Amino acid sequence: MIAITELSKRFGSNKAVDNVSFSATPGRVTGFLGPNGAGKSTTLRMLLGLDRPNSGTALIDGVPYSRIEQPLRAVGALLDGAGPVPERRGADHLRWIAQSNGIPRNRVSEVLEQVGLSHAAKTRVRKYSLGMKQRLGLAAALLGEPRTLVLDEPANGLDPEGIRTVRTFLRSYAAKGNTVLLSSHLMGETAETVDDVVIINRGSIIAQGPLADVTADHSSLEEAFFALTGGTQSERW
Ligand SMILES: Nc1ncnc2c1ncn2[C@@H]1O[C@H](COP(=O)(O)OP(=O)(O)OP(=O)(O)O)[C@@H](O)[C@H]1O
Repeated sequence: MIAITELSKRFGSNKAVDNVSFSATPGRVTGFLGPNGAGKSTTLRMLLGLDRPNSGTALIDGVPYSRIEQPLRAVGALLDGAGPVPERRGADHLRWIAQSNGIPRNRVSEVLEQVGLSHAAKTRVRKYSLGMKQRLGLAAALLGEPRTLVLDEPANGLDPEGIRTVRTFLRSYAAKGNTVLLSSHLMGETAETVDDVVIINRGSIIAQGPLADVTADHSSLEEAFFALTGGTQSERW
């Protein structure tokens, strides 16, 4: 269970995240949606203890990330960031993470298989495409068989087949009773993956609830977003 309560973060005078509250519950995929710069990554970074909020709390199963013992076994995260050392082979990158977190080595081949990357296990990461790097990041998030997955833009760089694979995988992962929170700026694509949605715009939550409720009076999630924000066609992303 992820519980975010009255979370705020300012960068100078920019209220990047402004009094944000929502939860993501076990057994469901929750989509955290909004346009570029809406505050999604900043919220997820605070949830993962990488940014300090000005106020509010972000808890995972009742505690802040920083207080979780063996965090990789509790929370799998995929964020834009440093990424793997380019000269390392994919499997070695995962072995290194597993070893430093007390995760059995056999998980490496299991997660490579899960994300469809077994064929590239011995390829150096510098030769990976963007989509392959994204799959490797997802594999790393899955290593510790975490109860909670936090994924920032997991569809980035994936081809349609990759998106479909990840979608099916995340739905079945949640169906086992795990909590899955994923962010995206792609409303249409995400609508097919999620049970619940939380929509953020300019740092504030503008709608949240089961997908069917949020889209009830609209032809699509995207239409719901533009109705909520009063946006026009030219502002679409
Ligand atoms: N380290 C930082 N220093 C200053 N401003 C920042 C920093 N990180 C984010 N911001 C600002 O905070 C706001 C929210 O950015 P954030 O990256 O959280 O948005 P996002 O919804 O994840 O967007 P995207 O879909 O483009 O990744 C933006 O105005 C951004 O410019």
